[in-house]
Amino acid sequence: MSFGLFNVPNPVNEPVKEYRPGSPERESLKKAIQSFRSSETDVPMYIGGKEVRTERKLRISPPHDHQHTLGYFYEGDAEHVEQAINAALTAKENWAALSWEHRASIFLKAADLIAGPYRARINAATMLGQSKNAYQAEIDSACELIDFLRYNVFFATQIYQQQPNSSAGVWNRTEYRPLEGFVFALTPFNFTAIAGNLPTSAALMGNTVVWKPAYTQVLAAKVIMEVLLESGLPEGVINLIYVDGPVAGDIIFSHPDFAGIHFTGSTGVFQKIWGEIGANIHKYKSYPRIVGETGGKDFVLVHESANVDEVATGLVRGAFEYQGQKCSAASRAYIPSSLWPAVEARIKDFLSEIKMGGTEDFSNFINAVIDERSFRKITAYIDAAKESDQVRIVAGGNYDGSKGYFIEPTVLLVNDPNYRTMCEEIFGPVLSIYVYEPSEFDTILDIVNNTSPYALTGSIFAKDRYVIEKVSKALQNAAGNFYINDKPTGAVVGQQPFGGARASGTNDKAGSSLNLLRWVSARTIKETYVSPRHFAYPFLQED
Ligand SMILES: NC(=O)c1ccc[n+]([C@@H]2O[C@H](COP(=O)([O-])OP(=O)(O)OC[C@H]3O[C@@H](n4cnc5c(N)ncnc54)[C@H](O)[C@@H]3O)[C@@H](O)[C@H]2O)c1
Ligand SMILES: N[C@@H](CCC=O)C(=O)O
Repeated sequence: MSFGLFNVPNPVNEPVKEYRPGSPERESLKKAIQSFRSSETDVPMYIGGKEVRTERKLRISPPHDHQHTLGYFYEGDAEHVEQAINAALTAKENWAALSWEHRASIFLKAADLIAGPYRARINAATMLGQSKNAYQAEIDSACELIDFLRYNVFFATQIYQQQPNSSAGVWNRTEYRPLEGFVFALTPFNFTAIAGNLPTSAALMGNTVVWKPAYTQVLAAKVIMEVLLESGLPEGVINLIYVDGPVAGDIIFSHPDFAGIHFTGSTGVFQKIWGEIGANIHKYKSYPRIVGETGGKDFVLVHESANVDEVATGLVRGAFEYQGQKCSAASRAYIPSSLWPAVEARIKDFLSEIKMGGTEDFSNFINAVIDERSFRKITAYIDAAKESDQVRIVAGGNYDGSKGYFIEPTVLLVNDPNYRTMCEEIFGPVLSIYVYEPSEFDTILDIVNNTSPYALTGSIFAKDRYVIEKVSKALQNAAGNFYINDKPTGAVVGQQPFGGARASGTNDKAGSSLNLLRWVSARTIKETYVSPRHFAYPFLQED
C-alpha cells in the first residue's frame, strides 16, 4: 500500500572507470580475478529461492585458457524447468501485488551493489568466464547493467504516469498490470548486462521469470543472482536454470501460462522459437509477448569526404573490440578507392600495436573467442577466404586454439560486394571490406541496403552534410541504430536505445520505456460519479 506519488532518483549513466596502472579499481579487480582463479566456484541453479544442484556437473573454463578450471555448474533437466515455472507462478501473486516503489527499490539497490561492493567481482567473472578485457567488462557488466537497472526504474514510472483524460463526472485511469502467467528470459553469452537486463526488466514490471542463460555465461550469471538476492528479491521472482535450450523450450512453449519471451541471441534460434510459439498458440491463456533482439551484419559506409584516422579508428574499435563478438560489430565496410590506400595503411598501423592474450594481462586488447564451436566456425570463414581468389587478406588470418581460442583480428578485402563474408554474420574478429569507385556511390547505397537480411546497426563517415542527409534517408530501414561519424557499436542506456529491425529482431529497444511496455497489459478503468437512471435520451421527448 502506498501513501504518496513518489519521484524516483534521476538516473545518470554510471561513469566508466579506467583501470590505469596503480589505480584502486585496478588493484581490487586483480584481487577478484585472483580469487576466482585460485578456487573452484560452485554455480548452482536458483529455483524458488533455493540453490539446486544435480548429478551433472559441467566445467567452467576461461576461453583464453581452456585447460584451467574456474568451477562447475549443475545442468538441470525437464523436471527443473517444471520446478522453475511452478516457483514463478507461486511467487506471482505476492510479487504483482507489491507496491511498485518496493519492486523498484530492490533493483535500485542491485544497481548500487554492482556499482560498489560487487563491481570487481562481476567484472572479474565476465573477464574470466567470457574473456572480456577489463575495459570491455567494465562497460558491459558494471556500467551497462547498472544503467539498465536505474533507467528502467525511471522508465517504469514514466509508463505508470501515462494516464488518460477524463471528462466531467468521470475519472478514467489506466493500470499497467503485469502479464498473466510467467515470462521466459533466454539470454546470450556475450553481454553480462543483457543477461541481467532481460529477466530484471520483466520482473520490475511485476512479472515473475524463468531465466536460462548461455552455458558460457554462467559464472557472471551467478554473480547477478547473488546481487539480486542480497538486494532482497523475494524467492521465486527470478528462477535461474541451466538446461539445454530445446529441452527448456519444449516445456515452456507448450505451457498454458507462458506469457512472453524476452530473448537475445542468434536469428536462427529466435526464428525457430517464434515458429514453436506460433504452432502452440491455441494452448496459451493469453497471446504471448515475443521480444527478441538478434543478429546483425553491421555496416560502415565511408564517403570520400571522410577523415582517414577517424575511419580507421572506427573500424578497428568497431570490428575488433571484444573480438567482434557484439551483435553491433562493424563487419562489412565500403571504402572509396580514393581513401583506401591511406585507410589500409592506418588500419595496419593500429593492428601492429594490438596485443592478443589472456584477460589477466591488462595490456591485451584482443582476447579469446568464446568457445571451440565459435572458434571452428570463425576460422572456417578465414580458411575459405584464404582459398578464394575473390579475397585478399589485408591483415591477420592466423589463429591458434591450443591454449585459448585465439584468432587474430582479420581484415579481408573482397572484390565482390556479395561475397559471403559481406552477407553472413560471423560473430568474430573478421572485417570484410569492399572498395568502390567514388562515382558509384549511389549504387553502393543500394548494395548496403540490400546485401544482408539484417538491419541492426550501421554508420556513415562523411564530412559532406548533403551526403550525410542523403545516406540517412536512403538507409533509413537498414539499421535500428544509425551512427554518423562514429563506430556502429557502444550504445549507452538512456542515450541510444538499442535494437534492430528486419531479421535483427523485434526492435523493442532495450534500455527504453518501449521495451518495458511489452511486459505490461494495460487495464483501463472508467468510474462514473453520477450514473444515469433511465435509458431514454433527452431528444426522445415530444416538442
Ligand atoms: N541484437 C542484440 O541486441 C544482440 C545482443 C547480443 C547478442 N546478439 C546476438 O546473439 C548471438 C550470440 O549469442 P549466442 O551465441 O549466445 O546466441 P544463441 O542464439 O546461440 O543463444 C542464445 C540463448 O538461446 C539458447 N538456445 C540456443 N538454441 C536454443 C534452442 N534451440 N531452443 C531454446 N534455446 C536455445 C542458448 O542456450 C542461449 O541461452 C549473435 O547472433 C548476436 O548477434 C544480439
Ligand atoms: N549494445 C551493444 C551491443 C550488444 C550486442 O552484442 C552495442 O551497442 O555495442
